[in-house]
Amino acid sequence: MGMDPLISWFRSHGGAFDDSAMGFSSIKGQGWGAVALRDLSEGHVLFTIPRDLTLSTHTCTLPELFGHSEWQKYNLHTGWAGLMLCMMWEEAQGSSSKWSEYLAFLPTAFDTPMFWSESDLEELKGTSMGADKIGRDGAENDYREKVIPALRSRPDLFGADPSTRFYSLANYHLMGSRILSRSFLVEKWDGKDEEDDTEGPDNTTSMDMDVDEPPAVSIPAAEGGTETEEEPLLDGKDSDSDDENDPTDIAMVPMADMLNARYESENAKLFYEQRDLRMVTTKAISTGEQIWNTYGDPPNSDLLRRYGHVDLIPLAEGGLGNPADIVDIRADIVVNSVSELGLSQSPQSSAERVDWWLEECDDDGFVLEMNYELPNELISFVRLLLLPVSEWSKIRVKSRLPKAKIDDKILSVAINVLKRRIAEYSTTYEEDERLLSENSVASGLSTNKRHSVIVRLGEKRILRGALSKVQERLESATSSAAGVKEQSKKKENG
Ligand SMILES: C[S@@+](CC[C@H](N)C(=O)[O-])C[C@H]1O[C@@H](n2cnc3c(N)ncnc32)[C@H](O)[C@@H]1O
Repeated sequence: MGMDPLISWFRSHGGAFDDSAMGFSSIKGQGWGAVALRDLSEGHVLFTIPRDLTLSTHTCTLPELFGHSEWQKYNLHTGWAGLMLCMMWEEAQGSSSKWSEYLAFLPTAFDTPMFWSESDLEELKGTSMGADKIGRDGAENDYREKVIPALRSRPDLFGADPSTRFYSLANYHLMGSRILSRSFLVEKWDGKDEEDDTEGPDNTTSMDMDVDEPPAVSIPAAEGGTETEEEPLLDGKDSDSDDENDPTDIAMVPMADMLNARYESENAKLFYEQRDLRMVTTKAISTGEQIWNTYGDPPNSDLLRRYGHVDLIPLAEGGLGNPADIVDIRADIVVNSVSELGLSQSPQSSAERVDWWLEECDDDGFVLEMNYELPNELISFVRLLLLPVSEWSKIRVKSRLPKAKIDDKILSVAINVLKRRIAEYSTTYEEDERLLSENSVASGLSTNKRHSVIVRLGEKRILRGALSKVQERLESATSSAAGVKEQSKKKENG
């Protein structure tokens, strides 16, 4: 199916689309992508979407028909369940839905781990993507606890046997994945900058305005600034992320969701205006180049979880990977390392300190990045576990975390921690490298397996880099200490 029907539908509902500037191509491994049809300068408006063409719980008529107080009673105003129900309902309306042509264009299958077999999920063992992050159980709970009761309460709206077809659990998961990979956080217009709307297409005021505020960059999770996994949003628990992102601002934005993204490649962005949203180029783009939005440059584990793809670009240190990759280290690995090395004051004392740490900073894990540095929080946490009892009492009274100061003991603990973390994967770095190189053309790893190997390898690259940095540091510390000893011996002797 070409894109013409979508463009016609878009225009007939008030959207403006510059087909002299932008077209769509099917791009290998990426689905559809937007491409520049001629050289474009920065600030070019590619298309404009009226706000009422976005699909959200504000624009869909279901909440009104259902009754706003009932909507709240069934808890459809928290998390994503309300929007998911709206999307299922719109699809059930067939051609009488304003969005029927749009919905027909949305993907019906995903490469995200949400839909993987158990054996494919095994491949992710050790990575930052545990089952809790995939969020399948949270979605199913919501479906049972919010959606089914709401469906049953209104046979006039949803039919007598609603859990079949349009309102099935499978369709619910599908809508969740469409939101996860394609939605935007479209905040209400706050009344600022009224003239904006009347200015021409190359209007820099609106761009300036949006530089300070988050532009309507795709995907609520990417814009939240916090790890908004699907699960907490779906089950609507009042986590911090929910406070930041009003779930009713989450919207499907036709046309804007046709743009792909790649690490630091953004050359177009969605900007908010009073009555519509505009996709504007943020750089000059040459004929034939892809037009990229940004998804917030997340690590490959997050890209895979939300969108079903990974970024592989040339790295400064050689090879291919995602420079935004990270690796999580759970605090319990650190506690176990300290005790294995016989450095903890006592098991009871460690437990006490860990509880205090959690109260003080609520972090039960640490994040390593591509710079291979030990995070300050990790150093501070190790120091906390190593402190003599008298000092521990002092900092506890002061309610201040230990300073992130490195010494040999801390380096030894860090080495143990990194080795333990590396051992959590079922394959080695070298095995993964081999899998990718052998596989690249001939031996045919499945897409899911290949993606898993890329995620694992990215994390292991960081762990290896951090380990060799820490080992070097410890070696040079020990050799310079030995040097000092040697010198003072010489002095004594002579
Ligand atoms: C917002 S949609 C973009 C439009 C999409 N390509 C389509 O055909 O509908 C996001 C999806 O596009 C694909 N995608 C985006 N950027 C990609 C990239 N750099 N590499 C591979 N796939 C990508 C992923 O499947 C992702 O879930």
